[in-house]
Amino acid sequence: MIYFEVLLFIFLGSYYLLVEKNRKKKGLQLPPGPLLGKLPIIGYLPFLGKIPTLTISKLAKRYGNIFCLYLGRTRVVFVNDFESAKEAGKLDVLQGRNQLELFEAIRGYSGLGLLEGKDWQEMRRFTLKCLRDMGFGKRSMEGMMHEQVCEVRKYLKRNVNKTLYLKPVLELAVINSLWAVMTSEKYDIEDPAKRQVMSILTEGIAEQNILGIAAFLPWLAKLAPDYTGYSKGLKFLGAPEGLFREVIRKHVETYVPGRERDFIDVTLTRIYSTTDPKSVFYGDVGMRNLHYTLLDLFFAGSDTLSSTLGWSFLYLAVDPKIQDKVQEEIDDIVGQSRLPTLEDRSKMPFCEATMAEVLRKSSFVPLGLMHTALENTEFKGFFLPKRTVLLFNLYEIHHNKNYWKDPENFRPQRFINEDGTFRKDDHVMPFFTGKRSCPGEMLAMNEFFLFFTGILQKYRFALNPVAPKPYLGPRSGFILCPPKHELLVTER
Ligand code: HEM
Repeated sequence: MIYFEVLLFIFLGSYYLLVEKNRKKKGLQLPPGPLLGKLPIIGYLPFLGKIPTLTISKLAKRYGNIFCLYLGRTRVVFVNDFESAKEAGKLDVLQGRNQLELFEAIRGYSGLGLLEGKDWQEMRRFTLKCLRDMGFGKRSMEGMMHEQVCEVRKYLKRNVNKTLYLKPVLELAVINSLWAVMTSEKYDIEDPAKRQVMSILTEGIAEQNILGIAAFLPWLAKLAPDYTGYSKGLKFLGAPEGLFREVIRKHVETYVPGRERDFIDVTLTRIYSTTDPKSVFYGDVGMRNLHYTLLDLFFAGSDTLSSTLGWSFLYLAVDPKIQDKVQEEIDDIVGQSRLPTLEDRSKMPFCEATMAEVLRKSSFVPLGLMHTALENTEFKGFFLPKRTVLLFNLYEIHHNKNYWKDPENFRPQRFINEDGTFRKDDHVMPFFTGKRSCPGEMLAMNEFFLFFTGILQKYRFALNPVAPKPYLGPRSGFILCPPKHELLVTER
């Protein structure tokens, strides 16, 4: 036995020396970064300021687009430019996830959003195929989305000439289209119990700081859980647990092989037929992965889309001339007698440009999700040791002055060619890019179009005349929900 241990020691030692030697031979170094970023225990955490994305952009001007600092004891590399983010998206080795202790406390590292390496590839391939087969993001979902657009319109009709905070209604409406495919369930958009779960999620998400103490100093967070946001983080992550257990339990009880009704049933078929113990679908591990993949889709699909719509109506309320142009295009192409359809989308360049501008300007997932390097690796001439965390400053990519010239202005015309057609610009990357980019992009853009045009076809939005003008600039947070400003709704 002792021989085996000695051999193992020699093997690992030689491997380490070889990697180190190669690194030195090539002269590769960690990316540069501020001295304060190397402080023991806390690293740069206390200096991130109120709006970390802005601090990070400032540091990028000083240390370059790729720079490194420690948050707590975690080494984090920030990527601030379009080209480097695009390159990182292509590399398998940079598609790991940061395994936060906060997650471990609640869910372990299961589910599409947290798995890594081969496990993640297996789960991602399966989920994408499954959703594609079920018409996810395609025309066949259009009917369900139309139904929900009509629900929102009915709600607005009952509340016309009032000021409303729209996000809670939009949340349940957008999740319903996704939920029909995933679980065959539908919620009443005014159901108080479901609204309560959603509001815990929304507030939790709004208050979660991706660069906070709960994420990077978990031992400290546990000592003062209320003060550091740890308790809120646990509450928010745990809120929808029961919801999913119940839905899966009902499916297991009523499952009939060969008669799969939705995503849950198709996954159960895969779990029941998996015999390889290393698979992410094997036995109890498979059930856990199903549970948390559902949860990831729920989290990722509800708040993002309702925020997109919330921001859209707010920007248009601030700029009525742009609202006029959007509505003129809807009237020209669709008219008033039928709902806008996905077929209309390519004929409506100004609406498309406005949607792109909403995603650029709001940048409401400002730092994307954390990635990690799965192995020691070289990236853009720098050395990234295994488990280095990477964060992509999407906010900076969307607001870089050299590229956008007037990034602070909401100006859809920047995406319109001289001949009036829509100009797609890859520098708008709200879904990130490459291998781990958002799997819900197609669904999200189709749903965004149908809700955006379907609602504006009949209603107009204006700022609440008796409330102060809302602050529309950058804030801190994992997802930047639109400010809680009530809009005045009128019928067209
Ligand atoms: C406008 C709406 C949306 C935006 C801006 C958005 C943005 C993002 C971003 C930035 C990521 C991180 C990618 C990375 O790891 O670098 C992500 C991941 C993800 N999104 Fe979305 N998303 C949206 C809508 C949706 C919808 C509707 C769904 C559900 C169908 C969804 C499901 C997911 C999932 C499951 C992941 C994790 C994927 C993985 O780890 O492999 N998203 N999204």
